[in-house]
Amino acid sequence: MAERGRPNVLVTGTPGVGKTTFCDGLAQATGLTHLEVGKLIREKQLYREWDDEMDCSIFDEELVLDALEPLLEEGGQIVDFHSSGFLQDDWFDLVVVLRVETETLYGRLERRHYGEAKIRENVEAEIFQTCLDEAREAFEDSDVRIMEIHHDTQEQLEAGICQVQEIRHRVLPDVNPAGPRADRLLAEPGGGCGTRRRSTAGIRAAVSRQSRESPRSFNLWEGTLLMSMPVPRRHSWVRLQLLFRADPGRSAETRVIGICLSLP
Ligand SMILES: Nc1ncnc2c1ncn2[C@@H]1O[C@H](COP(=O)(O)OP(=O)(O)OP(=O)(O)O)[C@@H](O)[C@H]1O
Repeated sequence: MAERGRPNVLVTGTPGVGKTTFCDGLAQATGLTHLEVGKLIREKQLYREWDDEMDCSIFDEELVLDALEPLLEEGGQIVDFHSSGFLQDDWFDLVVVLRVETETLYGRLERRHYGEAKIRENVEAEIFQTCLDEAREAFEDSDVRIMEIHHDTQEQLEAGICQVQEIRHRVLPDVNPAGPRADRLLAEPGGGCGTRRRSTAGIRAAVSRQSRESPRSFNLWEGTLLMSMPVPRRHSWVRLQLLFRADPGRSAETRVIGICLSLP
């Protein structure tokens, strides 16, 4: 696959761990696209068999791979699927495996009115960390990072998205086009996800202070950094997009020339 301009993130885990919920939140925070492989399989009928006992299709790996390849080529996708063993490791830049407590999963699947056999199979898969082991095996020969995120509560959802954002700044291609100087910017107080909590008013004040800076044009390099910051007590976060440019006259300096703030 050709070099991607933007990252692809794989989010996997047992059915019911909250992949859809997590991917929707992550897509909102990052601007990446949530790609539900289960939906793709249904819509494009990428299966050849039906499992009566589990009441689900048995997908065809080759058909799914053929359908996914062109979609992942340019990057920018959050791929949501419970199975990872058949996927190509070089399609992804980061893997997230969601985990939940047994009682949490049992309750969620019961609320979906799944049959006893289907609930038991999924709960056992979670207990034996089948999805985590599958991902570890699938990506063992690559240097793709695998993050295990616990996902029982709303707080864990928000913290998990923040964790991914933080990693994303460090390891994924579209957020660090300028190399070490961008890292330095992120290392400043309040510059990384979760490194410093600010009130909404505090963020607005920072934004207006920054936006009064008159943009200066340099042509050596420039780029964009995306980050999310938690808003205390609101169980929410804001998305900040920093536009930065280097001052070629002062090689160690990075100037933020614009900030775009969006509330989810
Ligand atoms: N972090 C969370 N805290 C509380 N409830 C959650 C959390 N994540 C998901 N849920 C709830 O759990 C249920 C299952 O979530 P979701 O549909 O996202 O799981 P899934 O892993 O995508 O399932 P499937 O693989 O079957 O599509 C939903 O009712 C959702 O609202």
